[in-house]
Amino acid sequence: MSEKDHGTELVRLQGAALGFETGRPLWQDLDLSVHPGEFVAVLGANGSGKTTLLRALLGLQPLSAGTIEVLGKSPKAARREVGYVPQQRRFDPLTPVRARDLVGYGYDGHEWGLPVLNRRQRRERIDAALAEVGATRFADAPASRLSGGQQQLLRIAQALVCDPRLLLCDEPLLSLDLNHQREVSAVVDRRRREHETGIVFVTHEINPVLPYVDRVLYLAGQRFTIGPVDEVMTSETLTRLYSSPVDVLRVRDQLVVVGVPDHPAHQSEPVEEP
Ligand SMILES: Nc1ncnc2c1ncn2[C@@H]1O[C@H](COP(=O)(O)OP(=O)(O)OP(=O)(O)O)[C@@H](O)[C@H]1O
Repeated sequence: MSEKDHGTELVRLQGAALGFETGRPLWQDLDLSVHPGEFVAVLGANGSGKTTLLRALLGLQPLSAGTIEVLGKSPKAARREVGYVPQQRRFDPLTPVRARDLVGYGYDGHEWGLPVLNRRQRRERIDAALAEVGATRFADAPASRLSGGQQQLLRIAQALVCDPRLLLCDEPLLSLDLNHQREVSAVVDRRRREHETGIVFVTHEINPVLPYVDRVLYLAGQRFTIGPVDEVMTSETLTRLYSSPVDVLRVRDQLVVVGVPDHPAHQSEPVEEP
């Protein structure tokens, strides 16, 4: 997405670094903007700091350097306008909670900052969120009896019930089969197209979101690169990022990445944008 004026940015990180007392920064000198309706995928090896980035955007993790703004304010101040789909756990098989109750918890969790709704209005919001993700047909089923894909759609409905301007998703495709990966990805894409919601989508698997992604932020061993898919997901860019030979092959409409090292070299300087 081309440059837009700062007033429209949903996320603005400048010179951002994040590390814990014991170690080197996970990433540093990170400049990232996310605009309304933009779909940004965040990729990288285990431990490269993807979840930590989302936690910073939620105001749960302070930066070690640089600045962060969400919706033009501090992440904590913006929290009630931000939807979050945490990394998935299967629901406890003993829980009797129905699908629609789970979505309701998403509303109640934000209620302190939202206009108080009467029961009918609250129910309408929940129904709308269930419909938005295609979950109406199992709205009254116990959540724990639903498939992994259906449970994931509910988590997204839970994050959408408060009509967020920014949606943060932490590996929502994990352990889903290809059809469910596509279904979940398409729901998120429709959300950003119809409501101009900005999307930050952490994923290990780029292929299900390939048709939708505007830009990729790729984190690796304290370094990162950011840009459109065709610029980031190339042998040349990933080889430079990892300082080790990586091949990116296009097979039919899928990308296959070969040769990513288990432990990327730890270097301190950011890679220039491709
Ligand atoms: N509160 C914390 N204190 C110290 N270290 C932490 C803390 N939170 C996370 N870390 C470490 O920071 C690193 C990055 O964690 P993070 O969960 O952001 O990685 P990730 O890229 O999301 O990994 P994965 O793909 O495995 O989910 C890990 O080594 C983790 O152990």
